[in-house]
Amino acid sequence: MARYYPIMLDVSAMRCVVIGGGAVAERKTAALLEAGAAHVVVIAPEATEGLVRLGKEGKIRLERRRFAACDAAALGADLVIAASSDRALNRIAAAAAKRAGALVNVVDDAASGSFVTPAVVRRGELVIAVSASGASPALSARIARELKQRYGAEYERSASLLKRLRERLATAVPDRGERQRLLRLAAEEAPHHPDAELSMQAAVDEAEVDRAIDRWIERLRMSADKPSVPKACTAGKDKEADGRTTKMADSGHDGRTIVVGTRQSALALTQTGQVVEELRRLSEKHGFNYKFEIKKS
Ligand SMILES: C[C@@]1(CC(=O)O)c2cc3[nH]c(cc4nc(cc5[nH]c(cc(n2)[C@H]1CCC(=O)O)[C@@](C)(CC(=O)O)[C@@H]5CCC(=O)O)C(CC(=O)O)=C4CCC(=O)O)c(CCC(=O)O)c3CC(=O)O
Ligand SMILES: NC(=O)C1=CN([C@@H]2O[C@H](COP(=O)(O)OP(=O)(O)OC[C@H]3O[C@@H](n4cnc5c(N)ncnc54)[C@H](O)[C@@H]3O)[C@@H](O)[C@H]2O)C=CC1
Repeated sequence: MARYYPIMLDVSAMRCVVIGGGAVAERKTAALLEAGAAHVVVIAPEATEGLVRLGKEGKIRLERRRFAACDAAALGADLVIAASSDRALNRIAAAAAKRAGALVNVVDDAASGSFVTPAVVRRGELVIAVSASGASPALSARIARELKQRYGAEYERSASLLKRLRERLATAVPDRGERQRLLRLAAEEAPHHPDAELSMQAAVDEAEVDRAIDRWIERLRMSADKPSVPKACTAGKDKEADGRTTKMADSGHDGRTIVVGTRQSALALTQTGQVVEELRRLSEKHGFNYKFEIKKS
């Protein structure tokens, strides 16, 4: 079994040919379209309803015919998926397409091709791919299903927020080392980016989004530089410059309150005190300065 080198392929401009029109061909075709492939030809005498629909919608070109060994259609392709039920044909087609320089996937004999298709979880620009190198496709599928639960739809937003932050940092912070430190810190927060999330939801124009990103950068810098110094301790110094920090300095916290509920027994109260102390320590370490409130039942 091959040791595979994983890559992310831009198929948008590639000429893709899928041989076969069954359930497997349909799944591989759908994955190509999902990845933005704009030139997909499917060749098969029989095709699933799904493929016929894609043909009618103009998303693929469906050629209802048998694929002949060394078919010219595959020889001009950049990427070929041999997904017919004819094992011998798949191998011959793969060999010819490989010689002609195409990337080739063979669904019933991975070794005849040059790549295998992993199980995939898409969250916008975040793409998680799982492969067991052909050892157990069912295991790849199971792990992808688990990752789908772990990394929910909120990660799509995380990826796009981090992209914006990264673009902004490229000009705002010339030092590469510092930029990397801030980006790693920001990625740790995913999928919760407190400042960025809140400000951007309310933002009405691009300039406002940029200001939200700048506030985020400011907070990341503070956490990176002085992990043990909470924001409010320094906020008084730049009262003029930033209305938001002034508010923090005045109220002694950054406007957010964490409410901790507890019963009133001596043990519960002692433990609640310990939890609050730990939360306070951690939040200060990461540059937040929350107010804590204990609610007794
Ligand atoms: C080598 C590879 C070549 C390639 O296709 O690229 C290949 C080959 C074969 N698959 C077979 C069987 C099954 N394939 C699936 C499912 C998927 N197969 C996929 C990929 C791959 N399959 C490549 C390696 C992937 C890796 O690296 O891990 C997935 C991940 C991606 C996709 O296809 O989109 C997709 C899951 C999508 C999802 O749900 O997320 C299931 C599960 C099911 O159907 O529920 C079964 C039945 C259970 C089982 O066998 O495990 C057979 C025997 C056929 C027969 O018996 O006739 C072969 C041929 C052989 O093993 O030689
Ligand atoms: N890699 C994978 O994930 C999996 C691979 N397989 C393998 O994939 C193959 C296809 O599976 P299914 O789609 O379920 O089969 P299927 O029987 O539903 O479809 C086969 C397709 O191949 C076409 N075909 C046959 N001869 C052809 C030719 N000369 N030219 C063009 N098309 C031709 C048929 O018209 C049909 O559309 C099987 O060999 C199976 O062992 C099966 C399950 C998963």
